[in-house]
Amino acid sequence: MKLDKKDLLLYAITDRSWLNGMTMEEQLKEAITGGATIVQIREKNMNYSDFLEEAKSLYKICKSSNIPFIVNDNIDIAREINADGIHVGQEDMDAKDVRAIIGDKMILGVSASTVEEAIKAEKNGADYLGVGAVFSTSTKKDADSVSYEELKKICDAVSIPVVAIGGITYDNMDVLKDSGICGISVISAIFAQNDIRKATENLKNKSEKLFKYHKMPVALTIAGSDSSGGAGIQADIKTMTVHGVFAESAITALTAQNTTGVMSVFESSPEFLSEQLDSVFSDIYPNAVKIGMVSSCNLIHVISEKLREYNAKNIVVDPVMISTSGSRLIEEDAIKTLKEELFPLASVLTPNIPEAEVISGIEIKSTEDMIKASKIIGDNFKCAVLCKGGHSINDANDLLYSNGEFRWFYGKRIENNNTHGTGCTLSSAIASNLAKGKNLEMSVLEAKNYISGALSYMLDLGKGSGPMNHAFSVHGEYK
Ligand SMILES: Nc1ncnc2c1ncn2[C@@H]1O[C@H](COP(=O)(O)OP(=O)(O)O)[C@@H](O)[C@H]1O
Ligand SMILES: Cc1ncc(COP(=O)(O)O)c(N)n1
Ligand SMILES: [Mg+2]
Repeated sequence: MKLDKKDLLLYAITDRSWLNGMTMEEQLKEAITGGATIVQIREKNMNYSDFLEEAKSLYKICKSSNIPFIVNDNIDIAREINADGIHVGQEDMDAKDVRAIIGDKMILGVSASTVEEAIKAEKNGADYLGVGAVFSTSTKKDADSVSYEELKKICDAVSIPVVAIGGITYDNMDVLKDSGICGISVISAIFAQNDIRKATENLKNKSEKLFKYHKMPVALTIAGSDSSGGAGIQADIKTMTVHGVFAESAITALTAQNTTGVMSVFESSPEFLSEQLDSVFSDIYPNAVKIGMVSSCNLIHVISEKLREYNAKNIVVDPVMISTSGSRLIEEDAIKTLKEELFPLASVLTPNIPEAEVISGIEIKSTEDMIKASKIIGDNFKCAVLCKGGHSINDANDLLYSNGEFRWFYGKRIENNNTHGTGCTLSSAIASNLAKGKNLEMSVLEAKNYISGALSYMLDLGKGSGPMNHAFSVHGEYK
């Protein structure tokens, strides 16, 4: 079963301590009629066969109402009844091991109370996170407490949905409104109430008002448009979108271009580029910025001025000079301005080998030369450098030079001549990952995996060096 964000609006977790004369089944039916959107069975002190019986019987009720049914902790029970999902805490089994056992189909929920735990859980294959305790709770007294700021940071750092948990009541839930959560998870706010149905209805109505709006990380691309859609702004927007990042754009130039070459370029005026940047930064502030084709000095002035004015963060500069098809995309004197004004603002620069030669002033014929050139560039401009190996003769290995250290990102060369837009796509993937709060190394590592996946799809369009399938991971069914 695939989890939808909306399923997490009101997450009911069972607890026998509140039975109050009713059976668990009766209580659950009331909660579902009241509007619970997902249910978890949580039994801490029950023997296997009783747990199994109860799980079977509660699952039946959820199934008949089409509500996802999750089993807490007990992977054997979850598998035996073929539940919709399993939820594990930090003290329980490692999420990675659970995912390996349950396979891709079953929903995996993981508890987290820090950004690090949250990022790790997402990486290990969690479908959603339960983050808490956001208030002090009577159910789990030893739970780590999570401040509103930490909750917000977690929601920003991951792209899987988050539900808040711990001590949430009808009266205190309002303060969670803008944290980025998709809903709330409760036990006593439902099951300890005299009128379970009414209490659930009230929580559901309020959740619908508070959590129907969602935030997401934002990245801005400042680049040229490629009419053929494989590189430039178009590649950037596709890449950011499939990374779960909202893409904004400021266009430096329109190109009439296809897989065989660039027919003509119509540059944006500096004034108009400036207006685009003002519009973007003053409203939806980006968490990361990617800069691609910028062909002239005046446009570079505008960009560096605006990036400083708005204190832009996580700036990925792809020093685009010549397209894969061989067309020049920057004026000669603009290279000097690029070095003087943009490179010092970059968090990371992503030259390919020919670009690294121009910037460093040395020839690159070997991996040793890549190391030398990256060091010259990084030390000169005081930024990290990713020297891409797409143009090398051997494998497609990229070298990161950051904070005085080198790290290789290895990639098998894929026998595919359709590499139009690889540079644009890689830098946008890095910017997307930075926008999500990942560190530079992780951002590069995941971007490298993404570009290898997009190339491996072996899309074949156009008469020249064609584009990649940016959405290979989304549209796998068309493979
Ligand atoms: N044939 C290939 N197989 C695997 N990876 C590739 C291939 N060509 C390019 N890449 C990767 O694509 C990214 C873009 O690299 P490159 O082609 O060197 O940049 P640019 O597009 O700016 O010229 C790098 O991560 C590089 O290693
Ligand atoms: C508008 C525009 N920007 C950049 C590139 C570079 O393409 P590549 O990523 O293949 O180097 C391009 N061909 N067109
Ligand atoms: Mg390329």
